[in-house]
Amino acid sequence: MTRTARGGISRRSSSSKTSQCVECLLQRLLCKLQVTDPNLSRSHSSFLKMTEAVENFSLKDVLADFKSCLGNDNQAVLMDYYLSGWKGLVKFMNSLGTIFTFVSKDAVAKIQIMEGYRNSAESDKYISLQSMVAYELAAKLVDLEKRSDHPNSGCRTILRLHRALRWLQLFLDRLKTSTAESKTSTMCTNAYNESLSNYHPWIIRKTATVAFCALPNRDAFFDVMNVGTSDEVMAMLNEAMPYVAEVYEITQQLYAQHNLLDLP
Ligand SMILES: CCCCCCCC/C=C\CCCCCCCC(=O)N[C@@H](COP(=O)(O)O)[C@H](O)/C=C/CCCCCCCCCCCCC
Repeated sequence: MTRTARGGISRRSSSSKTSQCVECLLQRLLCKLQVTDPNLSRSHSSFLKMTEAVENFSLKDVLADFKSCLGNDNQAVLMDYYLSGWKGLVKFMNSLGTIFTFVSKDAVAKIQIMEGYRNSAESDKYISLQSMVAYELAAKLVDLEKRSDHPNSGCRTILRLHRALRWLQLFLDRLKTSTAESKTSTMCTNAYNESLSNYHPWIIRKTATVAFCALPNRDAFFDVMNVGTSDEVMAMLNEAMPYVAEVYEITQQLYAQHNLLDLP
C-alpha cells in the first residue's frame, strides 16, 4: 500500500480492487458495443505520450489556463489557452486510471480537430471562439440542421467541449463545498446528470455512471490534483472557479446569440 503526503492511503492501493472490477466490466461493455475506434486509439496514445512527458503537473496550472483564456478585455475566449486547459484536464483524467480513457479519448479527438484548424492556413480565423464563429458562419462552414458537408466544424466541436465544461463547473462547485465524508462519485454523477448527460444516449450515460463508481475518494483525488493540503485545494478552487464560470458564460452567450446551442 502507498501512503500519500497527508498520510492517507493512495487510490492506487485502496480502490484498486473495486477499480479493477469496474474497469473489467466497463472494458467488456465497451468491447461489446465496439465503442473503441482503432484510428482514434493510435492518435490517443501519441497524445498520451506527449502529455505524460510533462512533469510537475498541478491542476492549479490547468485552471490558470482558463484565466488566460479571457485575455485582457475579458471579452474574447482565446483558443490556444482554451485547448491548453482541456489538454491539462485530459492529463488529469488519464492519471485517474485507464478506465477513464474512454472519456478522455473523445475529448482528445475534439482537441485534435481544433488544433488542426489552428495549424491550418486559416489559423488566424481560429484565434478566439468569437473569430471562429464569425468566420465559419460567414463562410457557411457549419452544418446547422444535420451533419453532412461539415461534420467537424469548429463551432460544433467546441460546443461539445463547452457542454463538458459545464459539467466540470458543477463538479468543482460541489468539490469546493464538500466535506471529508463527501463521495466524489456522487458529486460527479450529480454534476453529470445536471449537465452533459442530457446530450448523451442511454449507453454512454450508463457507461459513464459505471466509470464514476471507480473514482478515487476525496483525499486521494486531492492528492492527484497536486495542489497541496485540503485547505490549499479549497483556496485554489475558490480563486480559479470564477474564471471557469466566466469562460462558460461568455461562450454560452456567444452560441446563444448565433443560435448555435443545438448544433447536430
Ligand atoms: C478537480 C477535478 C478536475 C476534474 C478533471 C476532469 C477532467 C475532465 C477531462 C475530460 C472530461 C471529458 C470530457 C468529455 C467530453 C465529452 C464531449 C461529448 O459530450 N462527447 C459526446 C458527443 O460527441 P459527438 O458524438 O457528438 O461528437 C460523445 O458521444 C461522448 C463520448 C464519451 C463521453 C463520456 C461521458 C463524459 C463524462 C464526463 C465526466 C468526466 C468524469 C471525470 C471525473 C473526474
